[in-house]
Amino acid sequence: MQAKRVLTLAGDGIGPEIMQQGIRVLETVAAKFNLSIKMESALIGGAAVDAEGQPLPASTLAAAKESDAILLGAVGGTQWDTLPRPQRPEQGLLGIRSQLELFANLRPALLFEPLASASTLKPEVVAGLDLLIVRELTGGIYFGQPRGVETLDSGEREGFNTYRYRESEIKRIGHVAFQAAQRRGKKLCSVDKANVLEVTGLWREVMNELAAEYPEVELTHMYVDNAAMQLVRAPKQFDVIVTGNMFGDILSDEAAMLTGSIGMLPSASLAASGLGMYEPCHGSAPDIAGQDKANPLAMILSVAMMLRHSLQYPEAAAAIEQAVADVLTQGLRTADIAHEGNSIIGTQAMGEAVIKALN
Ligand SMILES: NC(=O)C1=CN([C@@H]2O[C@H](COP(=O)(O)OP(=O)(O)OC[C@H]3O[C@@H](n4cnc5c(N)ncnc54)[C@H](O)[C@@H]3O)[C@@H](O)[C@H]2O)C=CC1
Ligand SMILES: CC(C)CC(=O)C(=O)O
Ligand SMILES: [Mg+2]
Repeated sequence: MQAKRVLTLAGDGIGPEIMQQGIRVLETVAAKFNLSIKMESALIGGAAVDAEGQPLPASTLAAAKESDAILLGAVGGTQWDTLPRPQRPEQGLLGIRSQLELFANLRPALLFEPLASASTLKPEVVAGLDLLIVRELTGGIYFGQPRGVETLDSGEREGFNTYRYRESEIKRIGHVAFQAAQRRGKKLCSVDKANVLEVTGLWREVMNELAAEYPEVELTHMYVDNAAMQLVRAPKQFDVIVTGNMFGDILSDEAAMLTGSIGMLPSASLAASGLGMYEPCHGSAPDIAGQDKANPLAMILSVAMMLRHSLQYPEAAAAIEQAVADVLTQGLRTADIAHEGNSIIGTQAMGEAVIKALN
């Protein structure tokens, strides 16, 4: 059988530290389940800016297109924040998402039972939480044209971005979300700001039209401000949430805290072709980079999502998820998920603990 090709893009900040643990876990399951996986690495983000003067080198994009799946750490850091915008690390990430048409971003917020007390919310509010945010990833205000900053006749500067969605873009993410709801609890909540923004009024209309094709799924709508509030008031009311690029970005960081930490939330970004990129939902965490403090579990759980969604190795994926559950049951915690009485371990030790639980 031909080896499955995985491209690893470690990126910046804590990216390389967590990627190292993700790769070790992938190597461990590959050996355990006799999987044929070939890994290759490439540059993205600030690391690519430093080496090649641009955040998404053509060689990285070409390697990504030839892969069966991509693993990404994180990009960004203050040292690149003053560069012209097209040269900044974040543009590398936005660029690869857009160039590979990774329009469907799945962000599952699942509470591992031993972490109920790690959440800043009361344990009874989050116990049993299992929700999925389906975020549109290649459209909306992050990609709207025109964009820029202009100086008006008055001398005052004006910044502008445009919030656009085509009907076809809404439809394709809608189908992904309805189908996810069909496989899960059959409840889909579409989050918009249809009371103010025309573009999300169209979003709501299209979701309503699609609902006829999925009669077994209960579709509801919620304004994004209410959704932000409901996520901390009663998060278990949600099964699947579908929303646009920016609202999904914000709500998924909020949902991460229900699970104990942003360091627990993995993600899959999928194209219609089946190609997928897998990355933790968090960023490069410059405040803890290089200190062996980062929680590698979101990265490791992203490896599991990759094995399930792109490589079709569901047993290996389940084994990783079980190993993560086991280390948490053993009381092992990085600082971000530690609670009173826990002893704290570092990034590498957490990776090693997952590997030990797998063996
Ligand atoms: N997907 C990506 O590559 C993303 C990149 N960024 C970039 O990352 C940089 C930092 O952005 P921030 O807004 O600070 O977001 P961030 O997610 O990097 O960090 C927010 C907070 O969460 C903590 N944190 C994040 N991941 C953690 C982990 N695995 N374990 C423990 N603690 C963790 C950080 O220490 C920090 O206190 C910026 O340059 C930003 O543009 C931000 C979000 C996503
Ligand atoms: C840095 C942004 C481009 C991405 C982001 O915050 C995210 O995808 O969660
Ligand atoms: Mg984000």
